[in-house]
Amino acid sequence: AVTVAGEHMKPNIVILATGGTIAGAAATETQAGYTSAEVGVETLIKAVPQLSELANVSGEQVANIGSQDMNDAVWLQLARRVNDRLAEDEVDGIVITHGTDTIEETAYFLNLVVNSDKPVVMTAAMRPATALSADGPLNIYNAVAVAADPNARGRGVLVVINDDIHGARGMTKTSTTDVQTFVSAERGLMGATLYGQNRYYRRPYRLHTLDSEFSITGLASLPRVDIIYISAGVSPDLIDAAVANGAKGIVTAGVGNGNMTAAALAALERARKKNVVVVRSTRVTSGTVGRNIEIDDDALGTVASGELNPAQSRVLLKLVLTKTDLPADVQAYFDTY
Ligand SMILES: NC(=O)C[C@H](N)C(=O)O
Repeated sequence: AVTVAGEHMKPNIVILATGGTIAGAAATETQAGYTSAEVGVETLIKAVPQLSELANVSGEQVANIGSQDMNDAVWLQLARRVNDRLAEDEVDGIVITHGTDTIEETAYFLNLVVNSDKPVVMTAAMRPATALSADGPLNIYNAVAVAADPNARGRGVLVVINDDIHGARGMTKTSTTDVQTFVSAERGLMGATLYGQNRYYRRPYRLHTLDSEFSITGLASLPRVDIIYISAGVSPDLIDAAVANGAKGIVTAGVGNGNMTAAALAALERARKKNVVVVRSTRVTSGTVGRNIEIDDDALGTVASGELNPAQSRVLLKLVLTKTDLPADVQAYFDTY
């Protein structure tokens, strides 16, 4: 093997690919319709030869799915690969390519169960790899630039997309099709990046990675948690059906400050009698859900999600349920993670 001068100095970054539009393909450069998760990790890496300026990059295909099909099994498999690869001394950081639809869920899940402070950087794209002005290649370049940066260590799982560096917690997709779709509404961006120039604005304000007490060691599955979307006149029997079908937790995407109809509240009381844990989140895109504001959480035994949206609340509740189902303890986790 020929050693290129300086190569041993460059960080070693592993790209774990899971699919998504970043690996998507269409028949032409200009059509709106496409299929996600069509191309493999080697093709993604070859599309960005400039990566060799930043790092020694290798790839591994963990899954190849549209992230709308992401599930507990792939989360557990992916988290195990991340932890195994980061345990290798020679691996300096991980980049994960993923779909945008559920990246906020996977990022937060990993943020809670990765046990390393080495950078874990997720990225994605809104346009398929074959599109005119595809956004994937630059996003991969930027993600590798952040993963290779020692200053990215200890900031929890990051999501680098469209020149922004998001913390895993609190970031969300806001546009179905715009390239600028991700927003960190309540606490702002973790940083920004421009062709390898990285700037960091803050550190995570909640426990993550090395400080997290959640672990996937020995976990074969995760408990079922269902999200119930609240609207005027929501059918309360959706809540009863979730309980009847084995949900151990329910997250409500409530109106306003986690509010809901009297009939939905009555259904949640029935769920509580069966010891199902209930977390009140909101369908509103910013702001927080606090305890005992219009709904008496103390009396009902419900938990307020704080800043976590319904999808991220579901992720946290799945992991919390591996530890406790006591509402006060669940609330403490929601106040700390
Ligand atoms: N832009 C995207 O990646 C959307 C795609 N459906 C996915 O999440 O896999």
